[in-house]
Amino acid sequence: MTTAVRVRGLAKRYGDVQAVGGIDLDIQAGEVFAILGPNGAGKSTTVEILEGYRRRDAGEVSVLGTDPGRPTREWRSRIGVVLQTANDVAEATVRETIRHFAGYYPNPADPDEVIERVGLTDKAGKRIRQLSGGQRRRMDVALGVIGNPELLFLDEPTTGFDPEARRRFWELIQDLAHQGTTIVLTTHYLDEAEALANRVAVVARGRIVAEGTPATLGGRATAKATVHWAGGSEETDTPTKTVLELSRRFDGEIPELAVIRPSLEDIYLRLIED
Ligand SMILES: Nc1ncnc2c1ncn2[C@@H]1O[C@H](COP(=O)(O)OP(=O)(O)OP(=O)(O)O)[C@@H](O)[C@H]1O
Repeated sequence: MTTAVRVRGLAKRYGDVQAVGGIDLDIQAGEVFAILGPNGAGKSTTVEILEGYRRRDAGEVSVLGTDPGRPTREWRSRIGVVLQTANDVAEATVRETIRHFAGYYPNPADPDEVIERVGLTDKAGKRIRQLSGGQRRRMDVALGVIGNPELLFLDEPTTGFDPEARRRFWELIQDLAHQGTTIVLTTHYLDEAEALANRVAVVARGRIVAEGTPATLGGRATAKATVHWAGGSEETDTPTKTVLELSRRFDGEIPELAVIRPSLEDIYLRLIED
């Protein structure tokens, strides 16, 4: 497996604020990797350093084999970026803008296909300033993928999306991942990380506090389950046994039965508290 992103001892300080305090990270080519963490944890700072938009104070960083502190044009064309804030090209239409940006890349995707994939086909002739907030965000995503990037950075990509647009966006990301695009995603939506990411890292106070698959992060897979039924509940390591006992007790169907494991959100909240 090829390593797409390799980070060792990354640090960045703004005045008195240690935004990033020693981060190590390996992201394999073809992976969807989510970076989670509370506001101010250092996610954007880390990602912007990887994108070549911010200088680091210390550490080693390699992104597609290049130090993003010394970006080249050729390297930039292999990377797609969707930033947190939309850039203002308000007077041009969606189609004009996408076509325009396609011209910057050596091997761009088909503009109309990209517009279709982000669900903006019926807005393609509209000026960008006439789009809603969520539609603007989809436009940002379109601009991030128009260059057919090998590596795509998405910083809180679905903020402001309605639920249907989020599902569409997830499908788009899954398609890109299946085609082999490496994706680095920051998000505050735990369900989004769970739906998309092969691996997640939780960042708190400038450090990685946990890393793993969404299913196993922070001991999730081995955490106790809670069995609920009409009239009671029990926390247990052996939920199957509990259900069997209850089934006997109720002589068949257990009323209001539910077996619940901690959600990724439960685990996340525990991790950032510590
Ligand atoms: N340009 C800057 N100048 C000074 N301080 C900054 C700057 N950018 C970020 N910071 C500070 O660095 C810390 C980390 O910020 P960063 O934006 O990396 O966090 P984040 O995890 O992306 O947060 P959010 O979830 O809110 O986007 C915060 O304390 C923030 O106030």
